[in-house]
Amino acid sequence: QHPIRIGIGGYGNLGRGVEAAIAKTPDMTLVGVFTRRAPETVTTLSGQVPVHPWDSLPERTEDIDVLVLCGGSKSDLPEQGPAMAALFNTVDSFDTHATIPEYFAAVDAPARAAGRTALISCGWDPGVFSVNRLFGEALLPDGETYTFWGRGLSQGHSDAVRRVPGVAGAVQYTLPADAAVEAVRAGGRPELSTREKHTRECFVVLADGADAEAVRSEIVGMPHYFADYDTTVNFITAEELERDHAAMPHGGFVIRSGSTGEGNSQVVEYRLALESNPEFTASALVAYARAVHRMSAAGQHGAKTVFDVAPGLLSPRPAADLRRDLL
Ligand SMILES: NC(=O)C1=CN([C@@H]2O[C@H](COP(=O)(O)OP(=O)(O)OC[C@H]3O[C@@H](n4cnc5c(N)ncnc54)[C@H](OP(=O)(O)O)[C@@H]3O)[C@@H](O)[C@H]2O)C=CC1
Ligand SMILES: N[C@@H](C[C@H]1CC(C(=O)O)=NO1)C(=O)O
Repeated sequence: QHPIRIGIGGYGNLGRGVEAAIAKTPDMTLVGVFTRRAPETVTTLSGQVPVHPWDSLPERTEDIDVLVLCGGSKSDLPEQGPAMAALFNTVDSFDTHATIPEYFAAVDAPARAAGRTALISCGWDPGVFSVNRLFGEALLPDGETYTFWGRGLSQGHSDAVRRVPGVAGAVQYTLPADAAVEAVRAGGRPELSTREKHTRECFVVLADGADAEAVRSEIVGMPHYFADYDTTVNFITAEELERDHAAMPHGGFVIRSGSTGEGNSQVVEYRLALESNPEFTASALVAYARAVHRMSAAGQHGAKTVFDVAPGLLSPRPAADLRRDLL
């Protein structure tokens, strides 16, 4: 059957990761990259992919089976998600956890009206970590779930810092609190506040003339991203950012610590160790784009989350192969 035709909406770390991930699939083809910048200023990995202006997307609704939205969650997706769900089947990685319900509603209405499928908040957290939190809770109702990230570079938080006026460049690292991790690993079920589980460390390049203290306070007080954490902000040069902070490793784990029967301890753990956060996230977006294409064809329209996706739809392999090899 025809390859699934993918468009990339927004070309940053995630956009590059999606281009790389499609090249590793047997059943997908990349139609083009769509950017708000001048197309001639955007260089793709392969150099072979057509780059088009974002505004040309409405003309491409018949050429693209799934548009993968790679914009930032802080400012891009809240506008691009609903707008593109009216035109295409979409997948995005929206990760402002506190506002996912509102975002779901904002995407669901245009997707339903257009008879399209829009999978939101796909990636690892939210994404496959969410699915594993659900498994833990459903299988072990008597228990506690813990999620730890890092030490690593959060792209959502790095994007959010880059959007602060006066910031010319930035990255944010998330550090898990060792004492909290040890307490959970020891099988305890400690009550841990957000602030007790992680700290956040930012490295920021100031734009010329920007006020460092104004930038610092806007970052540390930022709702949903930093306000609930102990956050440090270090000011560095553009050269240091490029030299010392170009890699984007990350990782973490979800643990469900529960008990069954008369008190038998049961522990479920799902762990990621990522050399490239964006490339892993993009790999999830691409696998879920395959599922969205199939769900749309089956008439499952409107906004969806990873909880709505039957796992078999993620695989390029026929169901009979899965039954034979993976059961
Ligand atoms: N759910 C999950 O597990 C995860 C979610 N994410 C989400 O993915 C989002 C995107 O992350 P990431 O790709 O790292 O963000 P980037 O900052 O790399 O890219 C975001 C957007 O900025 C624009 N852009 C990229 N590079 C440049 C540049 N050099 N100059 C000007 N504009 C540029 C692009 O839009 P355009 O081409 O239109 O200019 C791009 O779509 C994050 O905000 C986060 O919310 C990330 C990781 C995991
Ligand atoms: N969405 C996150 C993926 C993980 C990483 C993270 C964090 O470090 O706070 N939270 O969720 C990202 O943008 O990297």
